[in-house]
Amino acid sequence: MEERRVWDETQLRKYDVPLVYVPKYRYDDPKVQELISANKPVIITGSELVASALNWDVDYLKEHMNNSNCTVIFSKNHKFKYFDDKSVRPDVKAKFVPPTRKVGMKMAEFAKRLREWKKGDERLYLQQMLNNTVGPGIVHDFLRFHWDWINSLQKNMSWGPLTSNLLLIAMEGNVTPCHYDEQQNLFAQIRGFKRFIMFPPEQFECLYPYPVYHPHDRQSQVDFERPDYMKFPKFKGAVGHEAVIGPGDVLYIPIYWWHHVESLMRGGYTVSVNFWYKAGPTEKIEYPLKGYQKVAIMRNVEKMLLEALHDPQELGPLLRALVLGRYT
Ligand SMILES: O=C(O)C(=O)C[C@H](CCCc1ccccc1)C(=O)O
Ligand SMILES: [Zn+2]
Repeated sequence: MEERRVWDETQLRKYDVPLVYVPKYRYDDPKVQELISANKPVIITGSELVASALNWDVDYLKEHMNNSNCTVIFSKNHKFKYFDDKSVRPDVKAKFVPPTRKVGMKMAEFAKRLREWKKGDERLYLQQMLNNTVGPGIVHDFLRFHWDWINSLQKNMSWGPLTSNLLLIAMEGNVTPCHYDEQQNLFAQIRGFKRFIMFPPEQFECLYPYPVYHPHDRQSQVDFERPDYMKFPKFKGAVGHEAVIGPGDVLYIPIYWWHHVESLMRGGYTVSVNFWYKAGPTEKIEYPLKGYQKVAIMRNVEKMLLEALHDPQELGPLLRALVLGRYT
């Protein structure tokens, strides 16, 4: 029978970044646990992890989510660059211009705005933590996730506790720009197709994260659509790992790995649920240190220096004085 064309390359945004493919294996293939324990990304098929949610579309969700508000992000363009301005200092927050705005909204209203959306309108992205207030129908589906598979994985990998599940409903073409998280992530795709471009923590120097104290902490400063090679010359050396996932697929996003995420253009809205786990306890430290351990050390140095110097403007000059002519 003719191969069902589900998506094609014209639905992927074009970036000036060389890409290699993320491998794909069935959930019971030993390669899956081998790659996850090596903190390498892998697409996992056939897990049935969220089989009980494969019917989650906005009409079903608005019927079964009780009338609690969901967090919906509005953006004037297709990019939804995450920021956290709660934890930043008043002087830093005063200078910061948020690129998006957050609104609380019922699922029914979100569904209506999705249907009625016209070119030129602000784009929407629903990002809501799944908790017990989302309503009995959803909780019922949630309880029927394939927990024994994912719990055994969590145990075998000696990960920490499951911290949260984020329900993500994105308009086609939405982009979450490149960032890293400090948690292990099993990302389950329910509706539509999502494309990930991921980079190992070792490519830290190619992706130029914002300062730790900035609201865009953990996000890359590089605009993938218009890279500023003068400011970020090493971005030329970045090599991405690409994965496109569809309904029923689960993508393992290793802790500290950078990831750019997009919902395929002209693919309809997408529905996903992620599973974030705290890192496991670090057993014996082995040398040389791994890339992600150096990232964690750099984060601590930045935080300690900010604490000690107090004025963020003094961090650069002090670090330059420490390094230039002495360690370079
Ligand atoms: O699952 C992940 O880690 C992703 O990045 C998925 C991403 C949306 C995440 C938004 C976000 C990023 C950081 C903190 C809180 C929320 C997408 O699918 O567009
Ligand atoms: Zn993320």
